[in-house]
Order: sequence, then C-alpha cells, then structure tokens
Amino acid sequence: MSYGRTFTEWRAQAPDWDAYTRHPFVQGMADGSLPRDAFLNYLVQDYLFLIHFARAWALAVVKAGDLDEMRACSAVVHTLIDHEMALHVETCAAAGIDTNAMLATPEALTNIAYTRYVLDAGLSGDFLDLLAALMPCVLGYGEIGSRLAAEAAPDTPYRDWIDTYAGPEYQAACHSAGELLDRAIAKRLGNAPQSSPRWATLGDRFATATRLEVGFWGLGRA
Ligand SMILES: Cc1ncc(C[n+]2csc(CCO)c2C)c(N)n1
Repeated sequence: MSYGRTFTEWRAQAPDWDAYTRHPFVQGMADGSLPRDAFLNYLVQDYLFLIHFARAWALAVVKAGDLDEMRACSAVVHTLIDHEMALHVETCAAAGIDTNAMLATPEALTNIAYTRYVLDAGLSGDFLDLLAALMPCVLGYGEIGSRLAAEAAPDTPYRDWIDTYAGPEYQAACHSAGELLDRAIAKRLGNAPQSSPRWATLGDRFATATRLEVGFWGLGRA
C-alpha cells in the first residue's frame, strides 16, 4: 500500500519502522493474545495522547501556507476530536472506565515525550517540520490497520480497533494526509526535494517520531 511519494521514501529510511508497525503489541491484537488490561492501559494513555495530538494538528492550521493546507489540517482536528476519540471513550466505558477517570490518569513519560516532541517540531520549526513529525502516527496506523484486516484471527477481540483503522474512512484520511505531505513538500522544496538541505532533517524527524511510536506500544503493559 502506498500513501504517497514522500512517505514511501521516509518510511524506507526510518530504521524502526518495522519495530513500530510489527510490534508484539500489534501482533497480540492480531492473534487475540494481547491481555485486555494491557489494551485498556494503552487506550487510556492514547486518549490523553490524542488530546495533545489534536493540539498539534491545530498548530498545523496555524503553520499552514494556504487555505487548502488549513482546510486539510482542520479536518484532521475535527476527525480526531469527534470520531477517533469516540472509539476510546466507548471501549473504556464498556470496561467501567469513564472519561473523568481517563482524564485523571497521569500521562506516562513516553507519552509526554512523544506529544511534546511533535508540538516542539511545530513550534520551533515550520509546517514541514511539523508534518514530518505527525506522519508516522497517521500513516503507521493506516498500514497496521489494513495489514491486520487481512491477517488478524477472525475471532480476535480487537476487531473494533482493527476495523476503525482499516475502514474506508480512515484509509481515505491516510491518502489525503499523504497527498497533503507531497503537495506541501513540492510547494516548498520543489520537484527534487531530495537535493534540498532540509530533506535529511525532515527524514530524521520522521524517524524520531517512529521511534517514539515504538516506545508508546510499551505503555500497553498489563
Ligand atoms: C500513539 C498513537 N499513534 C497513532 C495513532 C493514530 N492516530 C492518531 S491521530 C490520527 C489522525 C487523525 O485520525 C491517528 C490515526 C494513535 N491513536 N495513537
């Protein structure tokens, strides 16, 4: 599967991409062996993660260079707050964890590290720095979702999670994000961005965010 040219190149150069998308936590969702408590720990942390991630996409609206970029980024803010977080709220509610309990849970250090890294990429850099740090999250889950939809055990209890990220709405959002990235790169770095001095730095940001994703799965310990 492909979510655009830039992503394909950065992905190939991020040493931890497979450690992220094929993490034991992910394989545990696929075969159903992941303990429920581990999943719920992850989901509560992920709820807190998404709050700051929505702030980062809102910062992307501020850092955008034209109305099309603003529209694309504000759509992600909306999707995140009104759709993606609903999965977390509903799944946790079914396990007796309400939103107040989720909000009262201290953020884990690896969670703080990840979201604040992304926010700093945007605050200290420009739109491209921020997009490079945002992409592993969006596109990695797209890749995981569509692989698990094909490979997961039919009776895995994590079917809702898989369906959310494998579904046509989320996959369409991934294609839009990949296009947004390709257009943003072409607009600022031209048609041969690999020869820009910024290319390596942007790839490093992508690789660092990928590393932070690997750490995030570690939060799902029962
Ligand atoms: C640690 C972590 N990484 C990635 C995602 C997935 N995700 C976060 S924001 C976003 C884009 C808008 O839907 C997506 C897909 C997650 N939930 N948690």
